[in-house]
Amino acid sequence: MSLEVEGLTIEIQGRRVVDGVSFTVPDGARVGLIGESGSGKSLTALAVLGLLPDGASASGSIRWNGRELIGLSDRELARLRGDEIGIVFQEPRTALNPIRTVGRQIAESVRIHEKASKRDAAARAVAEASRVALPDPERIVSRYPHQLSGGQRQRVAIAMALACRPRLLIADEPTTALDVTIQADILRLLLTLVRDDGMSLVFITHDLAVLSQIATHGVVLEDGRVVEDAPVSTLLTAPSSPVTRGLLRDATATLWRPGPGAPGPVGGDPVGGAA
Ligand SMILES: Nc1ncnc2c1ncn2[C@@H]1O[C@H](COP(=O)(O)OP(=O)(O)OP(=O)(O)O)[C@@H](O)[C@H]1O
Repeated sequence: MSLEVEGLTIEIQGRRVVDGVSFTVPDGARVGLIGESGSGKSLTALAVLGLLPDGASASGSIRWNGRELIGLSDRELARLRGDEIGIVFQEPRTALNPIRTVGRQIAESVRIHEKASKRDAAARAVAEASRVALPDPERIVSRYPHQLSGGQRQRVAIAMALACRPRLLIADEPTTALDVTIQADILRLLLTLVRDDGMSLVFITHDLAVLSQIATHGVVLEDGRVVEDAPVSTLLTAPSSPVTRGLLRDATATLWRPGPGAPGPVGGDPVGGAA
């Protein structure tokens, strides 16, 4: 199942904020959307999900598995999000309901996708919590979001996004709000889950070092336009645009803690040994 974005243009109140963006995510590929703040990364991802803010309009083409998504009804888009496309946002706190246990929230994601009984869904919630390596999954499911650490909350959000076993995961700066030491753990978890399931990934970041650890291909945006579209190894070693060269200078090579099987710093093997 591939994602093909062609000439995507997004206007908000007459202002063109995404301008003719095209890129492809082949089945099972891991593609990064990268650029400075305001370059149009999030809006591009939201357009794929049918979640553009009020007052925004999209034109061009977004094909998922050959099916045109622009113009689909809200109902069809909601079904697609529950069944085929998962999303993880930057701030897990906003993705989680503060007054529901995390187990119940994961169970609800299971039930959106499968017609499981409440009891089966509760059991699946424990399995899903274990899949994202939450400690003591049997007990953690009865906790509330505020009782978890930021990294644990993001693991819950990932469990919810993946409960429907999507074929495409869109992750919008999923590690940016976390402590640096936790960022690497969450990236490794995502990479492992995506690879194990053979999912396609669209990963949004402003950090080329982060991108190099999880994606094999990068689409560089500036002011709503694609300025470079290349394998990550090319972006790291022979960037062709000034924007990419700037991102390379800013890349936080120090993010990575050395250790057995740990991914290397910028310039190393793009996927490292992060499984
Ligand atoms: N709801 C909105 N109303 C008006 N303008 C918006 C809205 N959302 C985004 N924009 C504008 O659209 C442009 C692209 O925004 P977008 O959020 O896609 O950028 P981004 O690359 O994801 O940035 P960031 O890394 O800061 O999230 C920006 O100029 C932004 O100000």
